[in-house]
Amino acid sequence: MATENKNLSHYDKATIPSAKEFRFGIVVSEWNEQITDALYQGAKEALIDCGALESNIVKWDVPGSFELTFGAKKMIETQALDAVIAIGSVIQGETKHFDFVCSATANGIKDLNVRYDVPVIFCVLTDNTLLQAIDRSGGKHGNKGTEAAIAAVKMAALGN
Ligand SMILES: Nc1c(NC[C@H](O)[C@H](O)[C@H](O)CO)[nH]c(=O)[nH]c1=O
Ligand SMILES: CC(=O)[C@@H](O)COP(=O)(O)O
Repeated sequence: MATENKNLSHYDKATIPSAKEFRFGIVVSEWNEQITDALYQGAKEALIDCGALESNIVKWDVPGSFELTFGAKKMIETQALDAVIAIGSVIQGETKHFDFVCSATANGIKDLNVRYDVPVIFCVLTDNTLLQAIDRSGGKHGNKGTEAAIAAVKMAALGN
């Protein structure tokens, strides 16, 4: 289902485990900060709404989405976390750089999920335009940060 037909911010708390006992890491890219900060706010609010303690949410900033993989890896190795959310916003420019950043970031985060026993949630918008990014970070399509937080809670509880 395309985002256009789904509200990214909708969730039913009755179907989500309590996040009270979990520690979360959120690594946030500074590129397109207007977007990534909105995604972060959505994620943090949803984690707390699901019972997470604010003191159990660790936030680190990295320069760009390409650095999310290293930042998440360092978080996993040093912070004793139950899940990590990697937040970025990649917007198409004039060149093929968009393709390489998106592909490397998606594959890097996928690799972390294979290498470590800590789920890393892919909350990286890959948009053609700024408007598409705005629509998905608290705009008309909701907030992918909220969606990522719910995924993080469910994955942290997996197998419990
Ligand atoms: N153009 C965007 C970038 N580019 C920067 C890279 O992510 C990386 O920081 C740089 O190549 C140095 O390694 N990053 C985004 O997150 N969003 C963009 O639109
Ligand atoms: C995703 C990018 O790296 C991109 O925004 C950079 O813009 P450009 O392709 O015009 O150099």
